[in-house]
Order: sequence, then structure tokens, then C-alpha cells
Amino acid sequence: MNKKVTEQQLQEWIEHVKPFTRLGKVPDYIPALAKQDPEHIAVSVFHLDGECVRAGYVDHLFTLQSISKVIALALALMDQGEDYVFSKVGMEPTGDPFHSIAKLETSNPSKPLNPMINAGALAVTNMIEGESPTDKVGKLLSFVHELAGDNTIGIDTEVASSEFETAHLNRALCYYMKQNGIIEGSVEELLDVYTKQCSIAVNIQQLARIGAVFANEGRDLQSGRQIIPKHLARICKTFMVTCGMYDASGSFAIRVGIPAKSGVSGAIMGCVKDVGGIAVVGPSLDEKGNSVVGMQLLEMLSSRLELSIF
Ligand SMILES: NC(=O)CC[C@H](N)C(=O)O
Repeated sequence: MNKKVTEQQLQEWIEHVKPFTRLGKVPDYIPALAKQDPEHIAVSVFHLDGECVRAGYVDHLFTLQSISKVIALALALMDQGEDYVFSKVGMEPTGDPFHSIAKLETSNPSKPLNPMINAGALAVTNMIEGESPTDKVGKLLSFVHELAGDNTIGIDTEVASSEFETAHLNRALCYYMKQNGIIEGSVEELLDVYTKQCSIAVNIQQLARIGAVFANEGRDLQSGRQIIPKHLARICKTFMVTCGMYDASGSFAIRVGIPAKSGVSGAIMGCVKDVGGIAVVGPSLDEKGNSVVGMQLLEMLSSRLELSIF
């Protein structure tokens, strides 16, 4: 079947879901994110043949937030290898909110259950090699440039500083992990890298193209170059299925059924083998931290194009 939609269809779907923004709310635990407009909705499908279909606020920039966890994981796996990464971080879903500290105390050995929750993501970011925080952020950014095929992508410094100043819970997670030998070095420097990683700012097309590289088994869409080794891209996508939508990953697998990762900016990046990357954004979030309209748009796309992998 033809797995393509038109821009007009996407625009109609945006109009259809817009009223549902009222069912959620824009997050305020990172003060700069509270300023987002819930109606800044956009959607894009980046096909493996290079065609990109998009609609809504297509030029609007938003931050990656937790979507960056997949990217940092790919980089850490490439830098350190699977054995090292999984000696520090587990592979199991938690069923808890993304910033929960509870399982760190009750799991034995005391390591974060997976790289998609904040504790696991902080441990993964701690593994990225570099002489200084600036070096590590530079490395992450260059990797994003490669994935998106666009080296104009930068960091939203207002969002980064806002999170850095208020990331008390993430600091607590780091100190707990430092006590237990999961991370080492300066917590402040790690928070500096992590908050900048989360604040990498993209538009909807750039995000869909990153998703398309994962869909394309780690290969660049134009040159065919293997940016991420295939088996590591597969590990990332598997985590997206089991843990990508926080503690709503199970219901999302049933409703939508594609590897996807969401962030508190209201963005979600999905990838579908043989089809491409999908990105949606809508800053109004449900109680689990997932975009209300983003999930609806993905559900519509998945059912119309029969995208579920199950
Ligand atoms: N779920 C998210 O997107 C969380 C990312 C955010 N930067 C945090 O650590 O709280």
C-alpha cells in the first residue's frame, strides 16, 4: 500500500486535534517551557526516499528534551560499547514517572532501570567522551547535525539555563548514583551537559529526519553512510518501544505501535522501518508528560497508513 499522506491531510488532522489541547497543560517545572504556546502544533513525515511532508508551525523551533536521550544513548554505545553501557544502566521498563527516584533505591544492584528515564539518561550522558562539558556538548551537537543533515541546529540557551537552575531532582538522582558508583566526576558539569543536550532546538522537519535515520537502520538518507551501526540503532529503537513514552509505553504500543520517544517540550519522534521518520509537536501534555495532540496525530497516522509494527 502507499504509505504516504498529503500536506492537506496533515493540515486537516491538525485542525481536528487542536481543540484537545485543552485536555492537557504546558509544563512549568522548567520555567522557560511554561511560555510555550499550546497551539504551536506541527507534524512531519520524512520518507526514506527524501520526500518530506509537513504541516502546521513548520518553522517553529522547540527543544528535544527527552528525545535527546535516544541520541545520547546511540553516542554512548558508539563511544563505550554495549557491555560498559549496560553495566551501568539496565534494559527494563519501570512503570514509574520519568523523573522518579524510587526504583534507584529498591533495585539491586542499584542502577537505573533503563536509559530513557532521567536517572538512566544522566548516567548515559556521563559516559560521553570529551575533555570538558563544552567538548561533550559539541560532540552531541555534531552528532545531531549528522543525523538531521543540517549543521545549523543549535541550543536554546534560555531553556538550558532555566532547567539548569531548577534541576534539583535531577541533581538528587545524580548524587544518589554517584554514591553508588554509577557516575563519577562533577555533578554540576554533568547537569550542564545534560541540560544543554535537552535544549537542542529543532524544527519539525529536522526532527523527522533524525527519526528517518533510525528508521533507515542508522544509515544517512542521502549518502547511505552508516552513521550509527545497525545493531546499535536497533537497541535504541527497542528502548523506544519499551520505554519511549515513559509509563504510557504500553498503551502507546497498543494505540500506535511504532518505536517513538517523547519529550516534555511536547515533541515526539517516531520511526517506521521502510517508511521513514515521523515528528509531531504540541506543547500541551497529559499527566504522564506526553503531548496530547501529538499522540492523537500519531494514532491517526498509524491507523491510516497501517504503521503498527505489531
Ligand atoms: N521527559 C522529559 O522530556 C524530561 C527532560 C527534562 N530535560 C528533564 O530532565 O526533566
